[in-house]
Amino acid sequence: MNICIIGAGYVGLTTAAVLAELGHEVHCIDHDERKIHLLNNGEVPFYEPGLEELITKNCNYLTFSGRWDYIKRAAVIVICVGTPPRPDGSADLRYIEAVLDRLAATIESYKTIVTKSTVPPGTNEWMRAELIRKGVAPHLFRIVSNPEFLREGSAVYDMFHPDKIVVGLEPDDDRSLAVVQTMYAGINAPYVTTSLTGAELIKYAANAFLATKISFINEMARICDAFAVDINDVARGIGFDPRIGPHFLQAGLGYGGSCFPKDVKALEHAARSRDVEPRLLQAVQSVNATQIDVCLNKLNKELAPLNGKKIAVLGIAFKPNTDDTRFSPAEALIRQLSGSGCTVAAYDPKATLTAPLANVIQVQSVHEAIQDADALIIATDWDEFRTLDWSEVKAAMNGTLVFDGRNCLDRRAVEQSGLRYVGVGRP
Ligand SMILES: NC(=O)c1ccc[n+]([C@@H]2O[C@H](COP(=O)([O-])OP(=O)(O)OC[C@H]3O[C@@H](n4cnc5c(N)ncnc54)[C@H](O)[C@@H]3O)[C@@H](O)[C@H]2O)c1
Ligand SMILES: O=c1ccn([C@@H]2O[C@H](COP(=O)(O)OP(=O)(O)O[C@H]3O[C@H](CO)[C@@H](O)[C@H](O)[C@H]3O)[C@@H](O)[C@H]2O)c(=O)[nH]1
Repeated sequence: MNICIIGAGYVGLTTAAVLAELGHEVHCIDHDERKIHLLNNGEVPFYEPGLEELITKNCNYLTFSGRWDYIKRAAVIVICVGTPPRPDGSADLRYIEAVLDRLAATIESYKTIVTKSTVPPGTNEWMRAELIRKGVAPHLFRIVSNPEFLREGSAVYDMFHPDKIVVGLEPDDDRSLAVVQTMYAGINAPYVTTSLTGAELIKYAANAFLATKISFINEMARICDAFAVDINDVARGIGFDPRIGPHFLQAGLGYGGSCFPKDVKALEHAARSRDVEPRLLQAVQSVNATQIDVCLNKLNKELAPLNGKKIAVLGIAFKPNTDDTRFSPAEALIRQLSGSGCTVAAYDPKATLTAPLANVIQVQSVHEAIQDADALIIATDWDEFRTLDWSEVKAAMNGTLVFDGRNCLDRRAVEQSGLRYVGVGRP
C-alpha cells in the first residue's frame, strides 16, 4: 500500500518505519524543516532504541519531506501530530486543524484517513464534519480512529507486538476495517472494533487506568512509610492476584511524560464538558502533583538543612531509555532543589535539562555527579544506575545518603557498602 504519515514524532516515525518494514511504501510529512533535514541525512531527531536502525534498513521504502502533494498518491493517510494540553487542561487540537486544512486542499481521490493522535471523545466525528464543511465530498474519504499504545523507550517493539489493535469506525463503514488489516498485515494481535468515539475513549481509559495504578501505589507508599512497611513487599504481595497484576505498581516520584499528565487532564476536561464530575481522576492527579513534595520532605528529614549541601541527581528523562523530558518528574525535582539552597550535579545518559537552573550543573558521568556529594538521588530508573558499584560510590561521596526516588535499587547492596538507603515507602 502507499501510505502517508503526517507528523515525524515518536508515533509518526515509529509507525512509518514499522509500516515500511511490513512492506508498504511510506512517505512521512512534517512541517518542521529541521526534522526533515535530519531524517534525510539518516538521523532520528530524538533517542528511541532501534528506531534509527529500522529507518535505515527500510530507506528504499521510506521517504521524508514537507510536501503535501504526496497525499495525492497515498491510499491511506495516518495522522500522528501532537495534541498537547491547553492551560485549562483540554487538548489543543490546533495541529489536527492545520492538517485538516491541508487535506481539504489536497484530496482528489478516495482516502482512508487514520487518526493515531490521541484525541478527546467526539474529535474524529468532528474531523469528518470539518472536512466536509471545507469542501471534501463525503464519498471521497472515511475516517478511522486507530489510537496508539506504544511506550517511549520500547516504541518499535511495542508497535510490532501490540496487545490489541483498536479500530473505531463510522457507523456505515464496511470498507475501512479491511484497509487497516491490510496495513497491519504481519502483526499478530486481536482487533477491537468499535465506534469512532469508542476508540477515542479506549485510549483515554487505558492511560487513566495506568495513571490510577501509579497514584494508588504512591498513596500506599505514604501509608507504608507511616507504618514502617516496605511498599515493594506490598506491591509484590498484591501483584500475584491476577485481578490486580504486577505491572505499574512501582512507587516513586510519580508519573510524567508527554501522555499520562495531559491525557488524564484531557479526560477530566471532556467529562466535565458533559456534566460528569470525575472525582477519581482528580484524586489521581492530586496524588501525583504532591508526590515530589512527599519525597523532598523525606529527603529534608534525612539531610536537614539542605542549605549548603551538594546533591547528585541521577536521571533527568521522565523514564529510562528515552531523552524525553516532557513533564519529567526528575526534572521537576531538580527544579525544586534548585531553589532550596543546595547545589545539584545532575546526570542523565541521554536527556538534557530543558533550561539552565540556578545552582544546578549538568555533568557528563555518574562519577562527576557523585564526587563529594552529601546525598545521591535516583530520579530516573536507568539500568546504568541499578548496577553501580556502591563501594566506589561510597568512596567518591562526602555523605552517605542514597535516596532511591524510583525504588529500583538493591537495598542490601547499597547498605552493605556502608551507605544509608532511603526509598519511597521503604522505611
Ligand atoms: N509519545 C508517545 O509515546 C505516544 C504514544 C501514543 C500516542 N501518542 C499520541 O500521539 C500523538 C503524537 O505524539 P508524539 O509524541 O509522536 O508527538 P511529537 O510532538 O513527538 O510529534 C508530533 C510531530 O507532528 C509534527 N506536526 C505538527 N503539526 C503538523 C502539521 N500541521 N503538519 C505536519 N507535521 C506536523 C511536529 O512537527 C512533530 O514532529 C499525540 O496525540 C500523543 O498523545 C504519543
Ligand atoms: O509502575 C510504574 C510505571 C510507570 N511509572 C511512571 O509513569 C510514567 C509513564 O511511563 P510509561 O507508561 O512507561 O511511559 P509512556 O511512554 O508515557 O507510555 C504511556 O503513555 C503512552 C502515550 O499515550 C501510551 O501509548 C503507553 O501505553 C503508556 O504506557 C513514567 O514517568 C514512569 O516513570 C511509575 O511511576 N510507576
